[in-house]
Amino acid sequence: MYPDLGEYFARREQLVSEDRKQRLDARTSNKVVDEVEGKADRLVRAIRAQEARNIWGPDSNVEVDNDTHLFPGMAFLTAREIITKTQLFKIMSRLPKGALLHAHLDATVNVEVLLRLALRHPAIHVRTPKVLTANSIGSIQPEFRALRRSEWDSASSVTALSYIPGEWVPLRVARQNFDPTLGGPEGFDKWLTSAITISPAEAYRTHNTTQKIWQKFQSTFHTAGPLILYLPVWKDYVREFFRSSIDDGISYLEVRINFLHRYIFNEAGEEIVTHSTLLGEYDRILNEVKEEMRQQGREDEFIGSKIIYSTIRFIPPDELQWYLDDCITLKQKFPHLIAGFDLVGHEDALRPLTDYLEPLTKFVERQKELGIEIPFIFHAGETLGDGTNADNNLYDAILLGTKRIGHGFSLIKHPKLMEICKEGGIAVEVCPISNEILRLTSSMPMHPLPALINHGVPVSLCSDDPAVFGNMGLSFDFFQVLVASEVSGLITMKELARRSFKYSSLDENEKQLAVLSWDKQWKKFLQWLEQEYPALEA
Ligand SMILES: O=c1[nH]cnc2c1ncn2[C@@H]1O[C@H](CO)[C@@H](O)[C@H]1O
Repeated sequence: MYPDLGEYFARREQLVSEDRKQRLDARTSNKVVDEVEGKADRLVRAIRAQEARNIWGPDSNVEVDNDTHLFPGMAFLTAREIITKTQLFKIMSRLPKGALLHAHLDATVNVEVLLRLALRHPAIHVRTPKVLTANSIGSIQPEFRALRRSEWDSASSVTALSYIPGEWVPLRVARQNFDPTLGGPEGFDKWLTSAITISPAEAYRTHNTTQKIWQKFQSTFHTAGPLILYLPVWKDYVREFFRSSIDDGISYLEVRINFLHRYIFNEAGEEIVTHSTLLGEYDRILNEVKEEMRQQGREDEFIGSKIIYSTIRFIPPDELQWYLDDCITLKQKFPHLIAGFDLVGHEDALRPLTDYLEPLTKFVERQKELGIEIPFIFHAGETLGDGTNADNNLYDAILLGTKRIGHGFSLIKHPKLMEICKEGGIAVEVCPISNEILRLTSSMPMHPLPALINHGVPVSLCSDDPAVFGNMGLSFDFFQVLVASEVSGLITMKELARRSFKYSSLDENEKQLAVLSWDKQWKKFLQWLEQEYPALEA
């Protein structure tokens, strides 16, 4: 068939090149990869190859227990500490990431910071349904609430034998008086952390179905919610979200805010703060942070932020109307902030989009009458199902005109839908670490992301719930994607970051400016890379 192996290899090369034509590296958005970029790409490949052997592979001297098998792109929570020590992670931390288009606000600020913010306020209290002991600490979660002054309680510890279950203890006092045999104040912090984050044991052993891990996942929001939904904390939380994202190299944030609760608590512990007040505060803090950046000469590092109005898929369809009206009111008041509408929550267990067709289509009509535009930006297909309600949500999201798709994990089972996304520029907000922890995939090499990008489906890389999963910023998600391929390299990461603005809700002019600013960041990044790794010059 091939008398001459030379001919075989020529054909092989041609086939590989045709196959790779669709990949992001082959479709770079600013025409050609220049020399500096080419060099940087080779450098990163060399470091990746080295670490594949020395850290993740046969020559590894990283100490792990007997059950742990190291490999690039392995289970994130097991690998996290190791990842933070790699050169590749150092490089990904420096990479300008572009826009973050899928994150839930109430899971974006890390636990230590949230606790520090909450501890400033004497109104915040904690209680438990039982006295906390060495036996019960593993199964009892804290309940938090901001109380009115008249309700402030004087109980002094949830770990004292004299504690009357259900009594409120001031947060600071409860922490201070936490039983030394349970670790004292640090033990308190650990207890809180385990309630509002997912541990490796939960993700990979005990909560071994999507149903079980979602139960734990939901309970993290349930527990942390009252700390965040207290206006004085909420304001600091938002500011922290902006600042920490900027520090990670993210320059634009399109965040989902869950507006399920119609009111949140004010400083005095009254549940009367409206969504409109919240957005007013959001706007003010956003402008303050932008000003801060301008004053530091860093305005290129932060373009701004918009909000995707969200509520949860367990709302009865007739109640959705209230949220849709609320969303329209907010859009009219803050047209520059509201970028879209979404329904969130565990798709496998909750209502399918078809339950809401009537209010959703009316919502579209109403916008036409009012001359406003609030695109749907739906979560859909965040599932292992094939033909289940959650999987079928993809059809409805597309029929309803979704601007992007949140997760779209099951999209690769639908060739026609992939074609539509490709042709219509419907980007998929892919959250690889989230998918792994919520048990849709056991590691990065099994994730459908490469299938999507190699077929030319627009993709943006996202973190989803970094405070719960520990993937703060976007560096970890970029790392996991980069480390798990032999073909995709720095140029792929560049394309993912640079294109993210294109799929955002910025207007055309803003997008152009955002990309210009990003290009400056990219240049600086390349310079840093050259200075940092002179010896490794490829
Ligand atoms: O990955 C996700 N898919 C769907 N819903 C989510 C995901 N992450 C968080 N939430 C939803 O957002 C709410 C907090 O704002 C959570 O209650 C959760 O239901």
